[in-house]
Amino acid sequence: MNRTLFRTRIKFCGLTRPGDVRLASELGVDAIGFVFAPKSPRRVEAEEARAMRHALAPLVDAVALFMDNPVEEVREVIRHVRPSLLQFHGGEDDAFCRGFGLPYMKAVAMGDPNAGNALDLHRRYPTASGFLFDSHAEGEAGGSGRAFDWSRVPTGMHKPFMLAGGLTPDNVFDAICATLPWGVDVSSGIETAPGLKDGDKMRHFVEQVRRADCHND
Ligand SMILES: O=C(O)c1ccccc1N[C@@H]1O[C@H](COP(=O)(O)O)[C@@H](O)[C@H]1O
Repeated sequence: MNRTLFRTRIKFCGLTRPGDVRLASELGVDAIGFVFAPKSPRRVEAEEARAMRHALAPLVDAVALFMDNPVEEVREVIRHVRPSLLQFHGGEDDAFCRGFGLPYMKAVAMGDPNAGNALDLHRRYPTASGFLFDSHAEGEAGGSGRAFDWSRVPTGMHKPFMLAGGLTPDNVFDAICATLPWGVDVSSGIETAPGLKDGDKMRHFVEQVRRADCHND
């Protein structure tokens, strides 16, 4: 892909407070994520996410994150929150993910030594809008703050991919230069505690992504 004029997309995930949603919008992030994965310390209920969605500025996407949630629960979230994109972190297959009539992104567990190659991922998830490479092992939750070896990002990806897992303001510049992702997704690296985002870290993260974009021109 020609990177001239390219802008790495930024997603802040696991927000639980309207003030953090407002600041994320002001900092110019492209999307924010609400976590509905069971047992996540960042999990919010559909009603809470709906209220936070009202704090979101126009042209900023709301992403709903699931991990093997029952179909009824996914439907309920969609009805309340109206996300523009779904993100699946569990063992969901393509039929499940596309069944809600919304674009979706499939997370790939890079902590698994057999994480799929590009061909395999495109074949298993033909209707995915994109993929998200995260550090967890298959069946484990994300949001661990742990990075993986970026050289393992599959080559030959035809669809956009996001890089995630242990990104911080201090390493995101190197991560982008190493993998040239469509976007980056961060949760722990901009927090003081799970679900509580830190304004300075959020700002610093965005600055470092912009710096990488200038560097890669
Ligand atoms: O954030 C969570 O609690 C979570 C739970 C279950 C699946 C995914 C989860 N978060 C996603 O994990 C990655 C990386 O997070 P981190 O930056 O390493 O903390 C990111 O995509 C989160 O959205």
